[in-house]
Amino acid sequence: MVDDDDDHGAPPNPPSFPRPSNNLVTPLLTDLYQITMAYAYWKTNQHERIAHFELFFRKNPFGGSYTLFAGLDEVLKFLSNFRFTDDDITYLRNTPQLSHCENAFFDDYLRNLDCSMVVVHAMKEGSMAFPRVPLLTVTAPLGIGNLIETTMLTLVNYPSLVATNACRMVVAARGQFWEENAGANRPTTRSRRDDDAAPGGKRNDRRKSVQLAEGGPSDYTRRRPKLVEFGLRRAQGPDGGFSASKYSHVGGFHATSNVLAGKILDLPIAGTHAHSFVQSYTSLDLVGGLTVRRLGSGTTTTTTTTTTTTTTTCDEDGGRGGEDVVDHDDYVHLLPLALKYREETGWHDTNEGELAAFVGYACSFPNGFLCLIDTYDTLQSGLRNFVLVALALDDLGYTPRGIRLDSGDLSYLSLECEHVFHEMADRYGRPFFLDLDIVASNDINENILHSLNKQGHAITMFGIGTNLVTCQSQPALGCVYKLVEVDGKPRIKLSNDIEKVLIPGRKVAYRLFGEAGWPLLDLLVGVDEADQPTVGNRTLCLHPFMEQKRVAVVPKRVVKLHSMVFDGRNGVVPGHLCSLGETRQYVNDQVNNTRPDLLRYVNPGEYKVSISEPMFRFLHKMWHMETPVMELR
Ligand SMILES: Nc1ncnc2c1ncn2[C@@H]1O[C@H](COP(=O)(O)OP(=O)(O)OP(=O)(O)O)[C@@H](O)[C@H]1O
Ligand SMILES: O=P(O)(O)OC[C@H]1O[C@H](OP(=O)(O)OP(=O)(O)O)[C@H](O)[C@@H]1O
Ligand SMILES: O=C(O)c1cccnc1
Ligand SMILES: [Mg+2]
Repeated sequence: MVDDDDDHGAPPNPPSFPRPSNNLVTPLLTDLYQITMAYAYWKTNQHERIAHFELFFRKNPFGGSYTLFAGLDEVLKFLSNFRFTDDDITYLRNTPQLSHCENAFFDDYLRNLDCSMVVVHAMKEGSMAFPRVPLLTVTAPLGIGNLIETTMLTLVNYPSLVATNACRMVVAARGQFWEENAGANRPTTRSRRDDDAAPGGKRNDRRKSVQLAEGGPSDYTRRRPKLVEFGLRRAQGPDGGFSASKYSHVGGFHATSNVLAGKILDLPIAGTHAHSFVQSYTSLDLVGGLTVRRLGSGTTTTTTTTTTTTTTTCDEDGGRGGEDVVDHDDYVHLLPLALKYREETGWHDTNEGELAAFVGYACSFPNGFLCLIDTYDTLQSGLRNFVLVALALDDLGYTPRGIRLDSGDLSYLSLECEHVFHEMADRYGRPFFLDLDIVASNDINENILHSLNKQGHAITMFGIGTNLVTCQSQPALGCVYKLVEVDGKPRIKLSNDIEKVLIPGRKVAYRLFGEAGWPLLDLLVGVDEADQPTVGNRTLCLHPFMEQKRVAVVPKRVVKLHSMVFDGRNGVVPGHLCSLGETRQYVNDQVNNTRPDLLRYVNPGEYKVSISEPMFRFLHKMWHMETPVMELR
């Protein structure tokens, strides 16, 4: 039996079908040659011949063995809204390249063109995809099928690339079973926060001492780090930034610092503060009058300080209270409390501007107190100032959140910070110190994540910008859009580069699963072939170009990879415009059910993409027929 979720007979899309997220995504967002070809097809009366195109890539990015398919949501919105405006047509007919074109091309053809003759089959958004297996296919008249090429590619290439990059980083930081609700094999012991233990992390006494000198893994229980996207400032413009926030969430990032992405896409947003905030405070005088409202009974308050003045005040949510709302018994000056702990600890040399900044931030966000501690000296000043203010806040009933490190040796510093937090937890009997977040940022990439794992670290959250959004180690995915059939006749494209030879004709793509439950290979079979793979039946699977490379598979499960997602006149087939959360979950499910060697960072295993024997014979016959015999003299 084959799992096939094709859904036919869909009702038409409502007129209010969502528009592409980016207003630039219109029929003119294309390369000129798509429009010149459209004219030539129209002029030579070829534009209505039915063609079949495949959108696929030839090589996985980042030296990896898989690619996540993303961007289908925007493709569907683009196709649903495809229409040249009058303005577009006026522009086109006045360009030097098209000004000689017949009026009817503009007035009869382009003006009335939409995607009502376009049918798209696609993999489910978020699918793990492999070279040469189409992410989507388009069946359409040559004219429109050709016109949508560039836009479709730009809508799929970067989203798939950045989702894949994100997923690789998440796997590097959190391991294969990266989501909280991952199924089998996940650790069972949970820390006091909602998250699970780090891969390989010990789950015994949290307070065992840590061997900092060796730099190896400590005995503390660790949470799996979460990843937050920080890339907007470094992205390739606003669309790059927005798309990165969107599709890194699909790839497993937990939150973004991009506020607009949070608003439009309903993503969790997160953030700390910058060095400039710390630099701007120069003296303790700036914060001497700040108070925080003491939370009700049951706090661990150790001071009886009460307010005597009514300067700037903040409530527990960080809002400012005016003079008339201040209850003097409930509001407490924070600085003296912190200074009391400075006395007790003997940490007299910490930077006072930094201490002032932390007091100011604590008064503004008493429930979200997380400080960047590396502005002056991470261990001698920032960490200590944080501890002082954190103790003071805890006295008033608030739970401090943690610290951020943005420079230096992130392994060493995070372990040192963790060690001090455990010392403080013991010394002052304050359990909150054991649950603090240690956020790390600063040019982090996948390689550094793996290296940090090897060295050992105590980071609970990574903020990643530049390397995530620019996909620095491979800035483009090479998806192409190729014609494989016209008028029902297969077409081939040859190349000196064997990787670029096109497998002709319409195909059905299957994923064959083995006994272990995970996918064994993908198989492309001609659409008209009598033998399609079925569960329990031996199927011969050949390498497309090397006949000797072949395997026989008796699949335990067979999944047809494509289903109809856009149905010409009826538009988007219901159920295929998934929410980001659904797509993210689907990515997670597949990562959890993938052969572990495919996820390996160094020399990952290769996933087989095969073709059927009849398809192999046909490909090579056509290759032979279309290759002229070179004459040597
Ligand atoms: N323990 C570690 N192992 C591997 N790489 C690390 C480790 N700690 C930090 N890094 C990385 O090393 C690089 C350090 O970069 P760089 O020397 O420019 O920064 P820095 O001097 O620490 O800070 P800055 O210049 O921003 O003040 C960053 O990419 C960082 O993520
Ligand atoms: O390092 P990324 O992965 O790109 O993450 C984003 C960076 O942006 C912020 O500072 P910014 O880099 O603007 O200034 P800084 O380097 O001087 O801290 C932040 O502190 C990170 O370092
Ligand atoms: O919130 C942060 O800490 C942040 C956000 C973007 C870039 N760098 C840091
Ligand atoms: Mg930086």
